[in-house]
Amino acid sequence: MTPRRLAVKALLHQEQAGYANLVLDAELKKCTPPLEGRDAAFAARIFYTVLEYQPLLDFLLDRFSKKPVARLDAPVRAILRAGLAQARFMEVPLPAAVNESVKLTKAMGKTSAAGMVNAVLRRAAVYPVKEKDFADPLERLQIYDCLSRPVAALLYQEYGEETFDLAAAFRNRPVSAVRVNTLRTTDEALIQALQAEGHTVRPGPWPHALLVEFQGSPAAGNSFAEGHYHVQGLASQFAALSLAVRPGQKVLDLCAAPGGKSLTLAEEMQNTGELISGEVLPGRVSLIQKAFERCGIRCARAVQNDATVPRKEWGTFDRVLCDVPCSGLGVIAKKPDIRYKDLDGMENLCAIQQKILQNGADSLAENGRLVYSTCTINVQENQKQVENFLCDHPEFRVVAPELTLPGMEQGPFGTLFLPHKTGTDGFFVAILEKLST
Ligand SMILES: C[S@@+](CC[C@H](N)C(=O)[O-])C[C@H]1O[C@@H](n2cnc3c(N)ncnc32)[C@H](O)[C@@H]1O
Repeated sequence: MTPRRLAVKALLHQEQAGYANLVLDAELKKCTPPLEGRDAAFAARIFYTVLEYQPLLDFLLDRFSKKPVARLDAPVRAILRAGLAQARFMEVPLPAAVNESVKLTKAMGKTSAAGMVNAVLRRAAVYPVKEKDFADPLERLQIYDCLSRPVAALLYQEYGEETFDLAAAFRNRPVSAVRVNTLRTTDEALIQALQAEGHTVRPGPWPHALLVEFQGSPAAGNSFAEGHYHVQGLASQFAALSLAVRPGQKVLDLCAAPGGKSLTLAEEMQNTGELISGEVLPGRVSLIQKAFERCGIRCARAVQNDATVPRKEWGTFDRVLCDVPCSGLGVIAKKPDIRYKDLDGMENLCAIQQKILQNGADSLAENGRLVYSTCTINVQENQKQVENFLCDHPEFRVVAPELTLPGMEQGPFGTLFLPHKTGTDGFFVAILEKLST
């Protein structure tokens, strides 16, 4: 199996729906003999580049294909998309991208389409397209910036012309950040260990945060296996650190899987006190447990729990984190599927978020601190949620964060991270303190 053929197989599989990472993993696992590291990485790059640019690829292919792309034979469509993605967005030389696509067309039993694949790819690969070609902003966001109509409309309604900068930032993955496990190592020792493993490391904006350019998978190295760090973006670290936990406190993390923020909290608590890390999906509770085991966390327990339902028997907590499920519009750069969300069920999602916030607030002790956070930039799920909550809860107030990051925007209802301004994931963090009555 060649990497190009595997990528096309995964694209065909993806057309039947499914999460992109799971689809790709399934195809890689089915492959015998398995693809070697570099070949697997090349297949993955083709697959994700097509997903990321599909509306623009189809727009270009439609200009030169007699039949609309949507009506082409599925394997031919996938080969065209993969070939064009290589030529336009992966710096594969045009002759190689075209010749390999033609070979693949024949190998997949579609010989009669080989001439068409050759001709269409050669022309589509060099056709000049610019954002200014799209006069209508929503059309530009849909085709040039590759967002679904609902995502484009929602962002344009909330951010206007700034949406184009946002969309451009969705093309750049933020630099990887890691959180040093201070229970096991120090910043200096981890920097040396990661460098010895071949990665490029520099200090982050605050203690125990490092910025890393990984060579290969982080999980393959000893430092990771021995629990000396976990991968956690800066905005996500900011959310966990905003809770300002102290050793010995009683802390509740209501939506904890896969466990990144719980790890940071337990480390800040110096493995003392009590941390309950809840998660509604049983399969994801085990992810938290594994993370705790790897990092030597003993002060925390992972439990299956629905955060919308009160758990009076747990009593009250000094700190509560509500890192609620959300539309994920801040992490499009990492998860291309989110570009194409239909955003159905937004009302229901907002209702769940409000219930979790309410439940978290009920579990908070007087003078305690609660953090409400999301990885979206949708005002409805962020500032509006906090505003609605405050209307019914005069005993709470929003407090300014102790940490800062260049570009973050502090508003009356919380802190917003916009990727084109902060270079991080899009994120929202509101710190709420409960006053004594
Ligand atoms: C944004 S993620 C949490 C990320 C996590 N805090 C971290 O830093 O690794 C939201 C999580 O909430 C879970 N979730 C969704 N609905 C929930 C509910 N009603 N109760 C508890 N967890 C829920 C999701 O399955 C998902 O794992």
